[in-house]
Amino acid sequence: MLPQPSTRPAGSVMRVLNDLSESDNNARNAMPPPSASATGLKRQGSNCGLRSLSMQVLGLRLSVPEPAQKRKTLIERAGEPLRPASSASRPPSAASQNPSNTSLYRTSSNASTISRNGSISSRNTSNSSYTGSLNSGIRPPASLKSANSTIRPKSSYGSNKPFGAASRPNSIADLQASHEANANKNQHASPSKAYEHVQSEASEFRADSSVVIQVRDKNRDVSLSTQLDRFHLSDSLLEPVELPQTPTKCKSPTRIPKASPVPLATPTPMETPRLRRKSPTKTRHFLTPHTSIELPDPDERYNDFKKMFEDYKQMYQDTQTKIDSAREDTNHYRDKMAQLEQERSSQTESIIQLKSENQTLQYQVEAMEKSMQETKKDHEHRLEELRRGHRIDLETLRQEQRDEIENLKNDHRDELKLLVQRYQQELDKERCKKNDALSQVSTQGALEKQRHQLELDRKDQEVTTAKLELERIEPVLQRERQINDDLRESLRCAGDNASSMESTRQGLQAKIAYLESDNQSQSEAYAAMEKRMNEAIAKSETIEEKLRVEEAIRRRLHNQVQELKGNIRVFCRVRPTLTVDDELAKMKYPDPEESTEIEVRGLDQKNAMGKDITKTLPFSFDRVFDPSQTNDEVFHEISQLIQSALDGYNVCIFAYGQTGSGKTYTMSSEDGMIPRALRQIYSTSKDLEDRGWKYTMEGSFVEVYNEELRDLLGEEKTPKKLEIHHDMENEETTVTNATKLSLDNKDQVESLLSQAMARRSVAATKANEQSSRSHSVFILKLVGRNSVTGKESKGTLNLVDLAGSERIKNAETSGQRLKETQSINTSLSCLGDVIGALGQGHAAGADSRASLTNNRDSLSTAHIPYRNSKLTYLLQLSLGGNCKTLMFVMVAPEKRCLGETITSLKFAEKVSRTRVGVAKKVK
Ligand SMILES: Nc1ncnc2c1ncn2[C@@H]1O[C@H](COP(=O)(O)OP(=O)(O)OP(=O)(O)O)[C@@H](O)[C@H]1O
Repeated sequence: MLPQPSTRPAGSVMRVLNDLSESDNNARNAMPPPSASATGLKRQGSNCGLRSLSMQVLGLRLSVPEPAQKRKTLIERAGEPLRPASSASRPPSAASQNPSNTSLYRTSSNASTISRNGSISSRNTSNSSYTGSLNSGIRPPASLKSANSTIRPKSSYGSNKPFGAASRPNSIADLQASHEANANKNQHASPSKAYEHVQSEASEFRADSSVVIQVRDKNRDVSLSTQLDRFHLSDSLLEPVELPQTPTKCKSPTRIPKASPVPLATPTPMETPRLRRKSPTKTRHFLTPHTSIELPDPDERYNDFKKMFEDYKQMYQDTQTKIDSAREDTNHYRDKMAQLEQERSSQTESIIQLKSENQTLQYQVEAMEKSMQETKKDHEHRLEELRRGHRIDLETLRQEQRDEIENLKNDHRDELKLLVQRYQQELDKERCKKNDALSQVSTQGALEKQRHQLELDRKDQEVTTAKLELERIEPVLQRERQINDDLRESLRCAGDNASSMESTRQGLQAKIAYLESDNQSQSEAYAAMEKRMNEAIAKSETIEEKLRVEEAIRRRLHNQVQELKGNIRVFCRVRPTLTVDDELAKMKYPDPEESTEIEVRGLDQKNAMGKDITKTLPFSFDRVFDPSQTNDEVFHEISQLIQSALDGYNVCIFAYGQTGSGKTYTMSSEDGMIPRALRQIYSTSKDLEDRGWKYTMEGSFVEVYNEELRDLLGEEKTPKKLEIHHDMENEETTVTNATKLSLDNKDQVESLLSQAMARRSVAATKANEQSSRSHSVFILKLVGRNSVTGKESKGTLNLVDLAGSERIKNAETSGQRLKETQSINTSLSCLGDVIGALGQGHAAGADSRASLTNNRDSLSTAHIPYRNSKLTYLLQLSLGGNCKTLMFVMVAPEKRCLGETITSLKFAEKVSRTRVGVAKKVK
């Protein structure tokens, strides 16, 4: 028999059933899926049973007010403390494993939902199903949970609120704990924050408690215990339900069995066999005739319900206790709030008061500051006045002090003057006295000294006499001693020889007798010897005289030889090449024995036909030195000329040639002509000393630079102006202000030369890195006196290193170098003119008088342009007819110098052909 539908409004029941079915459908519990065969039926049966039970419970729930349960979020749930799985207070866990219990839980939840609006119901449904699905293993029994949910106050803050969590039975305690914790936590915070926090907490609590209070107020007259007391299980519930014969679908409301006879819980599949085991004889009841679900044992169910009821009752009481405590808490918080409010108002008042006090104090401080400023200004002003007054006082005092000091000083000065005068007078007096005494003493002293001196002199004389006597006596004594020794020796010898002497005496006596007979002849022999000796002395004197005559003859003959060689002789010297890369000009030396010729192949020339018509130019000189010959060999040839200077002739040796051709090397290098000449003169003069000649040598070294004379031995910093003077009477040239050094030894000669060379004007030119840019002239005056014959000789040796001849276009010079080159070329051209004029004058003289000895006079008549340059003017007396001149023409062997070489050789040949007459001794 199918149970009749309930008298309840069908709509609400249907809504509940729909909720149930939806909830069931939406449930995500961990219930194991039913077997394929039984799932459908069991499920249907279960659902139908649940619905009946729901309806029963609904009646209860509808009468029990319960707060709306807020659906918890996952996060909120995560924040909940885990309930112990094996809670002793927890009701039997069958429900947790039993889908029917789950249904019950859901049903109760839904029942509460029904008492509220429909929108919340769906939330709660899902919440329940979610809870069941998630926490099926650890959740408290659905009934307990449902009961908890009934007293849970609604919180607008969700699970964070103390009453928010339905699963937390100790929510009020939690709240208190939370408040205490917050209070503790805020103890360290600022009072204002703490106050705000407490206020917010209180407001929240008020809101929550109001809900509870409201809930409680609503149900004040409907006591749950009364309701529970009223709630009892009718025996009809325990009666078996007749199962319908034909299966009906649960979803159809018409087929739902009546609520009252339906058992409160649907047995789980697991319970079913147990129930069967316990009461195998009991009739089985089914929800529908078609379901195969076996109904549980009513006794057991009754017990369950009873137990559940007890639980609910207990829970209610607990809840009641908690509500009371919550109320107490509320009252406590309210008091606290009031207290805090009071405190706040008092604090505010005190703050306002303090602010006003602060304002007043600020005003006072400002006023004080102002008064202080004024006082400060006043003080400063007074201080300034005081300072001014002090300054004036101080100044006055100072002035007074100064005046006083000045007066004191004047007084002191006057006193001092007086004192000085007095003391000066006393001093003068004293000095006069002392002077008198001193003069007396000094006179006495002088006399005494004189006396002593005389005494001393006398004593000295005596000493000297004694010394002389001693010296005189000493050798005499020595001699006497020697004589004495000799005499003793003689005596001894005489004693020894006495007998022999006696025999000798006898023999002598016999001889005397014989000699007495030959005395006349011995006297004659002595006289002959004396005569021979006198004859030898006379002969020696005659020979000496002859020697002197021979010396004079040698000098004359030497001079004649030099004259025969020509008064201007030209030597040609070809220097060796300096680099291996340079192409050499073709030069030949056709007479190697005589060495007087040189052939130079001229500049390349071609005729109109292109045929080579280059000429070979022959030159002839007094001597030609090839590149292999050394300075030693060269000097050997000129040494006789140096001798001429010692013999009293003017000798001039100069080197001419293009720049870089070897002039300085030949003349002034360490083993050049100048040092060699000096050495020879020095040694020869020493040799001549044996023949009565004593020489004095005086040297000076000048250079002609840009037509100016410079002293190479003088002070470099303060050069003096040099001037040339010719003493025509004595045929002597003097350079005024030039330093003259007397050469007494060889070392002086060396230092003189090195000093002069260091001072010489040199510069780098295209052809020579150390090119001489001046003509250097070394003048050595030699004066000799023969102490035997009383003869004198005066000779001058001029050694000239000319500056290099160079064509301006080849020199590639400019500025100062160009000016130098122009000056050099001008002076060299003048030299050529002078030599040419000398040659012409000699030729004229030779024609007129045909005599070599008299052409000096003829030269004097001809005009020689000596004054055209400083060089020729300086060498005037060394280039004339009475001097011996030697010119070196220096030749560079390189082909690039060929043009200059040929020019130089042509000039030298011209000079070589010049005959300027006979040199004469200087007077
Ligand atoms: N016979 C020689 N043997 C070796 N080297 C020589 C000889 N003659 C000249 N020289 C070298 O040639 C170079 C040029 O010589 P030097 O300076 O004497 O020329 P210079 O004619 O005096 O030139 P300048 O007129 O420009 O002064 C020097 O380095 C010198 O040492």
